[in-house]
Amino acid sequence: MIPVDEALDRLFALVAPTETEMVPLAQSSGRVLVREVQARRDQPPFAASAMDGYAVPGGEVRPGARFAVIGEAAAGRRFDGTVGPGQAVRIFTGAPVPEGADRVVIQEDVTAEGTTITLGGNLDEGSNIRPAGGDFRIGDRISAPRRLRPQDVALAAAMNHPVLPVARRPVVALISNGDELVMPGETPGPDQIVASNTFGIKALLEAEGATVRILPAARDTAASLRLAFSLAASADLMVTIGGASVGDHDLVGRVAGELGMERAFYKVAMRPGKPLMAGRISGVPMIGLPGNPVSAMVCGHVFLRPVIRAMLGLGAGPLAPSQMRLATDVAANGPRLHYMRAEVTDQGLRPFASQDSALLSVLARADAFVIRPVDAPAASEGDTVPCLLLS
Ligand SMILES: Nc1nc2c(c(=O)[nH]1)N[C@H]1C(S)=C(S)[C@@H](COP(=O)(O)OP(=O)(O)OC[C@H]3O[C@@H](n4cnc5c(N)ncnc54)[C@H](O)[C@@H]3O)O[C@H]1N2
Ligand code: MOO
Repeated sequence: MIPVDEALDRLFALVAPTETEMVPLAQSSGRVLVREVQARRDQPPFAASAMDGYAVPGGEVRPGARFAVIGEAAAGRRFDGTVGPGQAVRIFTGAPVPEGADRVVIQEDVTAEGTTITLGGNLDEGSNIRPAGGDFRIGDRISAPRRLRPQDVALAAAMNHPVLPVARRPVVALISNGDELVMPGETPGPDQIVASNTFGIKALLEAEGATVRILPAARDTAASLRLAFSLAASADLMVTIGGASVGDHDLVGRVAGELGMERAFYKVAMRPGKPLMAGRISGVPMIGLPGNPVSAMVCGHVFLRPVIRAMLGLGAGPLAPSQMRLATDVAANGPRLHYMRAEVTDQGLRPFASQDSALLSVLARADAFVIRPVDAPAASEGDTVPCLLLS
């Protein structure tokens, strides 16, 4: 058994970042930007009105002052002339401010009669003008690597980038195995169960940015598993579920070995998830998850998510833990790092009474994994402990 940190390091050593591809801006949300992009223009490209009102020479603004309105400036259609003394231009939000004007008086502070305006007695202080380049200037950057959020996409659009360089989504082949498994919606036999991990792990991988291919579930025979591995050979990463332990029908390690797997490790000092394995088969990284549903999902959060992030060029590191108070006492921990399923309450983290690694209903109610380090002493209500928040 190796510690969790070391297992993660060995996983990072197995994988490499995918290559870069260009995607249309409209499809870039959630993708990982791999090279910084620079603004191709200033924003705003001209001094722009921030309000609907009248552009005037600022020095003449005082309560009761009168101006002759000589034209109009709208967003997308500037006023070409110059504003002289005693003159104003009707202006709307986003319009270029005409030459000669350096203040916009909002229309609520003005009385208009024909082509004359009179300023009210209670004028606001600001110029109501956004300076050219006030948002960003040519050459300003969106740094990389970063996962593009909607606000990043909006900024890249304003910087005039129709396509963006992003990391290709890693393709993950998912191999479930076990004679007991049927797919959701099928009619299970008396000794069968419905495959669940397969879909939970697929969802988890896709949420991180991978493309997932679910291969037909392998039977508990070496031939069936060999076939599944051969179908997975073109993927960037193979992930098996189940068959990782020591039983007579747990064939993943044996078949992978026969196929020449260079093993990176087998068994991690964690709970749940101990029988995790990893290596490389014919050059393709392989991660073998334990079959117990909660074990597979915990390993998904602790290992698969950081691995996909590394493949997307986001760097090699664990998920960042949060620190929260315990709402209840917890017992001392043993020799395996424990990820306790817990809910987040107003009083803090409350681990569930049952931590059995088969209970998906408990996992689905969990908001967090409380992280109990190897040999951690008992902790009390109110103590601050590390945890992984689940979204
Ligand atoms: N003698 C020992 N027995 C076990 C040990 C051990 O150290 N010594 N470890 C236990 C631990 S810990 C775990 S975790 C499990 C892992 O076993 P496997 O990876 O070999 O998983 P399976 O035996 O194939 O399945 C376990 C359990 O999970 C169900 N399963 C499997 N795949 C799926 C799926 N895709 N969807 C839903 N459920 C699935 C399967 O039916 C079993 O109930 O081993 C312990 N045993
Ligand atoms: O490690 Mo197993 O994953 O405890 O159930």
